[in-house]
Amino acid sequence: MSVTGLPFDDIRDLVKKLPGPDRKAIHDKRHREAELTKPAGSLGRLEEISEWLAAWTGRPPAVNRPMVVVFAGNHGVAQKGVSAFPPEVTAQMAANFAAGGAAINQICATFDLGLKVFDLALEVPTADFTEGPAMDERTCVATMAYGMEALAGEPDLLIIGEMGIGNTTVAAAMSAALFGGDPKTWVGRGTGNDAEAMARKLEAVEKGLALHGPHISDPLEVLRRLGGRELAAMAGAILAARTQRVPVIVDGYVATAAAAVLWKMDPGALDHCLFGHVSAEPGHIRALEAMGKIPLLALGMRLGEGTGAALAAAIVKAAARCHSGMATFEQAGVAEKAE
Ligand SMILES: Cc1cc2ncn([C@H]3O[C@H](COP(=O)(O)O)[C@@H](O)[C@H]3O)c2cc1C
Ligand SMILES: O=C(O)c1cccnc1
Repeated sequence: MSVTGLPFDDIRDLVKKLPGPDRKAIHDKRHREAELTKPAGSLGRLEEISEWLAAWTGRPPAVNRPMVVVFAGNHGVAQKGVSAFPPEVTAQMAANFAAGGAAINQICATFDLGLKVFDLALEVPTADFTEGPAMDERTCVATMAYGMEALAGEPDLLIIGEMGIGNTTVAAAMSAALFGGDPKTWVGRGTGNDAEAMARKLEAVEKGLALHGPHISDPLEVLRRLGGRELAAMAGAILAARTQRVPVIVDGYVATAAAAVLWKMDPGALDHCLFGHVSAEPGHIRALEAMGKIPLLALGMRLGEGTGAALAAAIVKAAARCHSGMATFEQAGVAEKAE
């Protein structure tokens, strides 16, 4: 299949053929869980997480090759003064990731997570969505296909993050288009906007929705018209992970907006995804609630880069380790619950 020749219909086909959970792996996991040296259910959500790992890998819960992927893209709408920082920061931060100086580098080092950064044509921002579609169909699908390269290193847990000045404006426009409601409720301060930048941000979102409104009942059109390269790549990576049986941890507001495109196409399309944290960006909890997703952590973070998801990966690793490493009652000679 030619990567650049993929049309949206090929993406729709992939979404129609998503694999489901592995029932045998779930059954085996529950059987062992009952024998581990702890009261039933006492590891709470960790037990759900290890079951989720089994369901979506088809194997006993394990995390041996966790990988954070950060997709970086630039946005035409950044020229409208919607961010507190200039667009050059995207490339400068990509260099900072490579040099090991960003927050995500420290979290990856702390928890022994691999990190791969994908720069997506940073010198060619997508078109300003207040004036026309951000991307043509070919670019959008080719970028989704490129995002699928996140699986190339054969991770067994994929942690999805992004970098792109202006992309909380993009996330706000996409979330408003996908979930509806007052655009104002989807717009937050991003990197720390003042009142004037907030007004420009809301205006951009409203303008984008008015311009593209007649075409955005199709979620892939939302991605193409209001999205951006790193959002298309994240959606592609999440989709490829499902078909390749790799569980995913989604980061904050921006990564969630990309994931929501797939959810809107099929509400089961994100069942292999865990939402690592709830961002302080106010639209994030609204998006999660709209999809019925319960985030793992709430640390007041609003950075992106995959940082919230990478912290959650530490908990996922611990959940897998408890399941695989704990002794059974029999092995440890611990008396079981009285009948
Ligand atoms: C130094 C710096 C490092 C970052 N790391 C992630 N972001 C985050 O902020 C940006 C989105 O916010 P907005 O829509 O307001 O531009 C994205 O690049 C996101 O990943 C950063 C932003 C800055 C300034
Ligand atoms: O939650 C996020 O994804 C986020 C919030 C602020 C800035 N960048 C990203």
